[in-house]
Amino acid sequence: CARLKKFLGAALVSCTSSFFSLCLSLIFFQTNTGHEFPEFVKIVEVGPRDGLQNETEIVPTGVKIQLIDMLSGTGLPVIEATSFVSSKWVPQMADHTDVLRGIQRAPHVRYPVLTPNMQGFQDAVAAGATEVAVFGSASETFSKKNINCSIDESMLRFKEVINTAKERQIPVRGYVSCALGCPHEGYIEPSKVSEVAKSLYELGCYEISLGDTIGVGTPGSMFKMLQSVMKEVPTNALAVHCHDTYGQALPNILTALQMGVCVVDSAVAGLGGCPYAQGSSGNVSTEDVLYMLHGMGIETGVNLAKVIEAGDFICNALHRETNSKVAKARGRTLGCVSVRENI
Ligand SMILES: CC(C)(COP(=O)([O-])OP(=O)([O-])OC[C@H]1O[C@@H](n2cnc3c(N)ncnc32)[C@H](O)[C@@H]1OP(=O)([O-])[O-])[C@@H](O)C(=O)NCCC(=O)NCCSC(=O)C[C@@](C)(O)CC(=O)[O-]
Repeated sequence: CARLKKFLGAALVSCTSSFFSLCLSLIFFQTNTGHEFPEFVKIVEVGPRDGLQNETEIVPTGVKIQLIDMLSGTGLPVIEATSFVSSKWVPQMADHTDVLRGIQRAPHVRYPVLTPNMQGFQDAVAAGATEVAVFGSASETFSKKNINCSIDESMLRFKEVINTAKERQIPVRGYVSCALGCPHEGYIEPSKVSEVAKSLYELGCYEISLGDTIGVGTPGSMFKMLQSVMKEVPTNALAVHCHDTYGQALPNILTALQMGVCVVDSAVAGLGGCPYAQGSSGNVSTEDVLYMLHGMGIETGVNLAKVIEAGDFICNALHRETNSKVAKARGRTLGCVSVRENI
């Protein structure tokens, strides 16, 4: 009986201390994150660019245009339309000019395009681009493989693009790839990510999108990386761009939201992958992000049902199943559509 009392006493002490450490870590997490979710999140739809660039079969230009036009009617505020990169490097984006000229621009939607250098910028402007994005990396090896130059060289190219864009009052977004890991170098120091993000911000990018290019991040690494970046770039100028390779995209996004980030990149039907990041799967699907945000009472201004329709369209065109869990669930439970459409 004495032994039992001693055992129960020890167990009580251990349970109490575990309980207290759980409470402490929650308090720590809440204090550090603010633990308040934003009321509104801006969704940047990257499906037509990031989603399609990795497709091996060339997608007809008309299909790309129809996809963008369908997305334009969903309430999405930003749709990344295409990229002005070398067609030798990314053949899928060779029709960038026709795509940009062919779409019906909706009045309240912005259509940025990727421009890695001055040639891309000039071609984009000639095709009618009114917003562009430069894309750098926190990994030296990835930078060389993706845009054929070092990080320092890329900053010189971006400086020229950004300065010319400023003269023409064209807003420039900046990407930092490999923010949570690199397919070649593995772990990337958060300080390297913040250094590149700071450089892009100081050069004049209005928003910095932090890319988990190969989807290896977890809420822990997202937290540490954002903590570091937030010392250098204001939180309201940050976006997260998560790929879902390890199924961590939604928890990573939730972590970012808890830390005050209000801009999320996603791709309809979870399309995507980077041609220079082998093994990376698609972007987090726009449908799944919307379902989570709307379920939390966070506004986006985007109509989930219409995004699902656009997802059905592109999946049919690509002869492929959607990567969106929400779209799949909705497909299986058509009887509940009216309930789901209210979410
Ligand atoms: C950046 C370059 C062009 C440098 O490529 P390069 O070969 O170093 O360029 P160069 O300046 O030495 O020129 C060589 C040739 O390329 C041409 N060229 C030069 N620039 C352009 C241009 N803009 N558009 C079309 N052609 C161009 C140029 O005219 C010349 O043509 P040639 O005389 O041999 O006929 C090349 O490396 C490239 O196109 N890379 C693209 C890579 C890419 O698109 N990757 C995917 C996007 S990034 C991504 O997906 C990640 C992200 C953003 O989603 C975030 C995340 O998830 O992490």
